[in-house]
Amino acid sequence: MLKALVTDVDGTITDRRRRINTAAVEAVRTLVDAGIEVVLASGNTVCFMDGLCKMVGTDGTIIGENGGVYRRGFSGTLRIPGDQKTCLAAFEVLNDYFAGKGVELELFGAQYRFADVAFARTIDPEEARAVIRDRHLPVRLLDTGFAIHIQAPGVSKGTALVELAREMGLSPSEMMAVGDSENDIEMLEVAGIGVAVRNAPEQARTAADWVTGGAYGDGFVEAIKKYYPDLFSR
Ligand SMILES: O=C(O)COP(=O)(O)O
Ligand SMILES: [Mg+2]
Repeated sequence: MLKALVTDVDGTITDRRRRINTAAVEAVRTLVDAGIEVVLASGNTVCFMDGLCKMVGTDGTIIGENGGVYRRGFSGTLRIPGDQKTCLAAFEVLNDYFAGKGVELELFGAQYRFADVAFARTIDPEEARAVIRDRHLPVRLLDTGFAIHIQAPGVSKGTALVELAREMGLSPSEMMAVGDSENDIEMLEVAGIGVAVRNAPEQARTAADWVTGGAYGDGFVEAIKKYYPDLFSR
């Protein structure tokens, strides 16, 4: 049996407007009560994830900032494989570029971030990617559908999943990962089972072993029932 579930948050256990899907919360609680470890993996900040873990009912094991940070349990050591300095330097270049076009970039949660930089989707990510390419900036741009993130190369939810699995004494092959976006691709590839919910873009669906019929949180619940049938057989 898959010993752990690693799930994305926005777009996977929420709806399109980011409201949590209550059936998805119930499904997570069923897994937790059955002794399955549940890891929440998001582009969001540690403090946001901590509140979410408490209210959903997980043990506080998280991957945050798209793999820039991760931690085992609420009291575990916060690991920071990300490189915020590099991300901030790239952000300054993008900020200047878009300011020159009269667009101000709106940072998200800057004071709460340890590893990456996130900002509002008020620009075309492809245009930002072109700037990164042209200026040879050593970063990646991730569009999660909810925010745009700047990440250091070699850092992803997938790399964090591998490191976290080691800390948990598990193999990534014993884990199932569920996601909805390009920031989930690496973790879908590295997990034993990778599931994309229906609303995921083509690239993320291709990276997955299975794509749900339903979208957003409904797809998530469908995936949990498919891969943990014994827990939902009543
Ligand atoms: O923070 C975001 O941009 C989206 O977060 P997610 O990884 O939970 O979808
Ligand atoms: Mg998502």
